[in-house]
Amino acid sequence: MTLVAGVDTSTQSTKVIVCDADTGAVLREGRAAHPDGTEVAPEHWWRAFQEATAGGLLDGVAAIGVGGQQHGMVLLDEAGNVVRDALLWNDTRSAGAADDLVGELPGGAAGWAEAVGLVPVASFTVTKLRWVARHEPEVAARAASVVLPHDWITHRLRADAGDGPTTDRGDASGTGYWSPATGQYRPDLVRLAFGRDLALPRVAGPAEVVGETAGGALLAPGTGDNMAAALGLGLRPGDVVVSLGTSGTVFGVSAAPVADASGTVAGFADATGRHLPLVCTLNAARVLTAAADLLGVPLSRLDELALTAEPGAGGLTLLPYLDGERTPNLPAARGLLNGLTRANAGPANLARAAYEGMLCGLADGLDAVRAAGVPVERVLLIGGAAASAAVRAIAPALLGMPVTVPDPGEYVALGAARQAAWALRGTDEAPAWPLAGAEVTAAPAEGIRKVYSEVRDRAQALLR
Ligand SMILES: Nc1ncnc2c1ncn2[C@@H]1O[C@H](COP(=O)(O)OP(=O)(O)O)[C@@H](O)[C@H]1O
Ligand SMILES: O=C(CO)[C@@H](O)[C@H](O)COP(=O)(O)O
Repeated sequence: MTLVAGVDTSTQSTKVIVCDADTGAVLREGRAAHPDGTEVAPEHWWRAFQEATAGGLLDGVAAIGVGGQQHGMVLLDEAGNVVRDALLWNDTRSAGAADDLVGELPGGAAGWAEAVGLVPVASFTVTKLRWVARHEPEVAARAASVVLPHDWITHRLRADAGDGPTTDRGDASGTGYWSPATGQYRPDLVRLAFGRDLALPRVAGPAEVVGETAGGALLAPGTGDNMAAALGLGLRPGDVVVSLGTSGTVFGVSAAPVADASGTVAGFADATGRHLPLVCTLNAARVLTAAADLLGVPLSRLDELALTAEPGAGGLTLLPYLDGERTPNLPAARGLLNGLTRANAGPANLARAAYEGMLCGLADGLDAVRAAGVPVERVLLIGGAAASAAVRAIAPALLGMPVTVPDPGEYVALGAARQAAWALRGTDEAPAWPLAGAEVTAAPAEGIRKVYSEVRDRAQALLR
């Protein structure tokens, strides 16, 4: 049997799976946690990779692919050493830099959407470059190149440095200085943000072999975690994914590039040559852990509590912007609980409000993706919080349609493994791997979404 491995180096942890290259059947798994925080030394990701693969997990593996959290800025010096901790996608300090950059490009938001398929917000790499240039000039002076988390891990896995780090079109499309429409970098936008040029990783083809590990395994190009999930799920036009990890994301595939000047939908590329319009919130699974901590219960009990409450949580509405928010673009916002009375003040309603608030944000994302022209025929629910019974019960009602929950799995790592199998075989298409899952339905709950959007709109002054 030929073995391939897929790595998911995401916000909270590294997960590695080893699969049968022909069927995608998962044979071995490992994982290790990352430190908390929105700036992290990349060395921690490497240590987590080593811990996750300890004990011979990768023995006999013929090819490896790496999926990684998008947008994180890893600045390297001339020798390829990291010059500062990576600023992650959920670090909001560059919100002001984002506003400045929008104002500085002719055409503003529309100009950016046309140039690179997205409008700068704090998450995107280009805004982090501006922040470092303005706030840490001595660090900026040492930087010779900039790469993304998956580029850095992939390069670190290589036995020889070759002609330097590589990236792929999926992850490159989240930088803000690569155009999904033309497939070219925009070095002028790096200069606009950073004040000078930086070396950028070569954009490898979708199934290119970019190197070899010391153990002799071939390295696939890797990609961003959402693009890897799309590959792991074998996403087809009409499929839309709702992923509930650290971030909440909603995305589907499209043949043509998407440029949304409102900035709500980011017009990313996928890992196969298509496009992956995507909406991202900063607050998803960790809204539930925060609610569980608040109530002093484990997540399993939070689920039970939420399912004992009536839909609408007795009138409690949570705007779940605990870490600030990206969609809507409210980086300085904080969470807000509205409608508290003596009658509804109880653990069950509070628990329910957390699930409903988180899912209403994703339901808004689904509307935005649909409005961008992405057909929505089937919704697939993945990510850590898709394991929650309450999420599965409430999601179809708030998303307004049946939801397919694929069998529990690490779909980012699976997609990275599928890319590895593709690179290994050198075929035109990625190998066809089966996907199993169940559909859950619930009556639409438009009333809850209406109340949520009224609270959200009325609270704008408090949230800015
Ligand atoms: N049964 C569950 N109910 C709710 N949340 C869960 C459950 N199982 C895992 N999670 C949450 O999923 C998150 C991890 O999801 P994951 O998709 O791996 O995140 P990331 O890729 O961003 O690191 C954690 O915040 C964890 O608390
Ligand atoms: O910023 C985005 C997408 O634009 C996030 O989706 C990151 O890619 C991190 O993902 P997770 O760690 O939540 O999987």
